[in-house]
Amino acid sequence: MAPPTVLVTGGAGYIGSHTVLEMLNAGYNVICVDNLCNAYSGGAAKLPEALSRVQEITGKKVNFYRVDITDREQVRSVFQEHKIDMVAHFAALKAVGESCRIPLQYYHNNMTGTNVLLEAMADNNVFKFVYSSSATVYGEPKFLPVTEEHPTGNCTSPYGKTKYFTEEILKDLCKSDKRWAVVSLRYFNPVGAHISGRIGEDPNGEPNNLMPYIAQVAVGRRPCLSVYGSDFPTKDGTGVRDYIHIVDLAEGHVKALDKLRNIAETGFFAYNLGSGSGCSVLELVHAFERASGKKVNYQLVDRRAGDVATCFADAQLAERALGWKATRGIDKMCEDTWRWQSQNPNGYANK
Ligand SMILES: NC(=O)c1ccc[n+]([C@@H]2O[C@H](COP(=O)([O-])OP(=O)(O)OC[C@H]3O[C@@H](n4cnc5c(N)ncnc54)[C@H](O)[C@@H]3O)[C@@H](O)[C@H]2O)c1
Ligand SMILES: CC(=O)N[C@H]1[C@@H](OP(=O)(O)OP(=O)(O)OC[C@H]2O[C@@H](n3ccc(=O)[nH]c3=O)[C@H](O)[C@@H]2O)O[C@H](CO)[C@H](O)[C@@H]1O
Repeated sequence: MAPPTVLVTGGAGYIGSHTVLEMLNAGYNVICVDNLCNAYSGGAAKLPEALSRVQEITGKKVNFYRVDITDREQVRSVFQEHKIDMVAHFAALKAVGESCRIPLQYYHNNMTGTNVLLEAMADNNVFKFVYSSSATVYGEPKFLPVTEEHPTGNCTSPYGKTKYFTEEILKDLCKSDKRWAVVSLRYFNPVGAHISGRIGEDPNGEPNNLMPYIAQVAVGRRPCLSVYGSDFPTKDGTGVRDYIHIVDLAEGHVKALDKLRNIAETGFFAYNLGSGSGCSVLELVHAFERASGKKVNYQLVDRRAGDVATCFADAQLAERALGWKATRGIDKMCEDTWRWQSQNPNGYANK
């Protein structure tokens, strides 16, 4: 029997490219679509650089189409070209601060795009869907560790609301049509890179997130890290988060696909993908200095709007339901990030 074919949206991005690699290694066929609004295209080359390197690492073919998921005809053409069995949906805009400045672009891209995709799926009798959600749907945690039973919807940004609203749409869809089987994976803080050092996180412009910023300071691309807040009620006053290695996260997606592939059960399922432990900003800085042997200059500044003090996952449900558990710790996250950044100081731009 032919292996299932997965349509991966946003496959040229940070999480998408790492997940495509693990899907190929697990024997899935993969069709990637991406409009390259936040991925290095590598010029006229047919494949975006990240996917070209995924092919190099796995020795397996990646089918890629430059498609914008808000474009109905472009999306439909992919379903006409290939028999798709399941969809893993990563494509989105994801900068929290930017979403506060241009909310309409975020609602259009993330919500309209997802609706266009879901309609094309239904029209082609494809009902198995893995969604990239985020711990941000929980807002300011009311209890810790955060379980899937924690209330959602108290989001602090339009970006977070697009994740929450999409989950609500997916729940309604599953209620209305029992053919739908949806797994919403709520990522905590994905960081790190594939052990090869050939693919990794390569944000456009100044990084919004902590780990890529630290890495760019360590490699000399940026002079100093600003630590947002040192007066939180935490062990050292800085923000505490649940960092999860990107390869652990990617493996969690393969487990979700395996579940959808093998079960007759349908409906909406949400799982936290986190390590289950918290790490402060300064703890991560010091771990990175140990892993890289480099000094990371930083300055303590005011808090960033919308930041919560502490957030970390209870990931036991994913372990029970998916047979998945994060295994790579903070030191490994820092080692693998440093290998990628030191071998690619300017990300994919330097071949
Ligand atoms: N990185 C994180 O910390 C984090 C945490 C939780 C959830 N997520 C979610 O995971 C997903 C992937 O995140 P990432 O960190 O890999 O981001 P990314 O920006 O690296 O990847 C997203 C990809 O989607 C593409 N894209 C965006 N809009 C598109 C559109 N309309 N049509 C086609 N392609 C489009 C971009 O070009 C990019 O390659 C996103 O949905 C994000 O919200 C990320
Ligand atoms: C718990 C939560 O909702 N996590 C979401 C949130 O990540 P976070 O906002 O938690 O990720 P982040 O990497 O932007 O910040 C992590 C920690 O580092 C601090 N920091 C960050 C950058 C910097 O230059 N200096 C600094 O001090 C920041 O204050 C926080 O305490 O948004 C991400 C998208 O961007 C994802 O959706 C995450 O799932």
